[in-house]
Amino acid sequence: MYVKICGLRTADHAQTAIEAGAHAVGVVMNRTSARRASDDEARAVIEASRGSADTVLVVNDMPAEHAARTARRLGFDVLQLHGRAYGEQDFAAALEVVPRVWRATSLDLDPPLEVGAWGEEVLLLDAPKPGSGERWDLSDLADRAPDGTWMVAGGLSPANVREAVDAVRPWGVDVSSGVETAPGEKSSELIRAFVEAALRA
Ligand SMILES: O=C(O)c1ccccc1NCC(=O)[C@H](O)[C@H](O)COP(=O)(O)O
Repeated sequence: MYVKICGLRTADHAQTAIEAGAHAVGVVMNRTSARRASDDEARAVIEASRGSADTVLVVNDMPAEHAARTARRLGFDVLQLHGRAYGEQDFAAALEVVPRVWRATSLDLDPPLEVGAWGEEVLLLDAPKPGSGERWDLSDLADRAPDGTWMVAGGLSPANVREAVDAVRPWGVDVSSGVETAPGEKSSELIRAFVEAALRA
């Protein structure tokens, strides 16, 4: 099970996630997110993770090409274009700049459910409000869960990740609110508990 911990802003939390066994760490750089990282915070996470985990720049309100240039400038491994702001042409524009782009979306947007449909390496299916900690009805994926490198997110936590994995059998899982004590406040204890539960699932 591939495990991504999202919304990190410190080297300590990145190291905690990686030591626990996480495969990816996400840094959110939306203007409006409670988890918005500065360039220096992003660099600290990247430096702590280099060679040990995929570093993922997550955006939902930055033009795709600018986001891709930001990912390249800061040294991220992956760009995650998240949500309704991005269409197929945005993915093409980003892929001109960086080789690895992930597509994060939700079923209410009626997205293509084939991994790679817009050139992405990984498809992430999330709740309609990303980073909200809200769950969504995974049974909506009955008979149409994607194949291949796709992740589930949205209201996951150490307590429910196993149930989610059993329900939809994803390639990977992604979490943010479920490893926090308050919006934007990551907990090392919860990060460890989530990674351990996900790896056991
Ligand atoms: O985390 C945010 O604030 C955020 C804002 C806008 C777009 C994406 C955002 N996060 C993306 C993630 O990858 C989250 O891990 C994912 O949405 C799951 O969030 P949560 O339900 O809080 O675990």
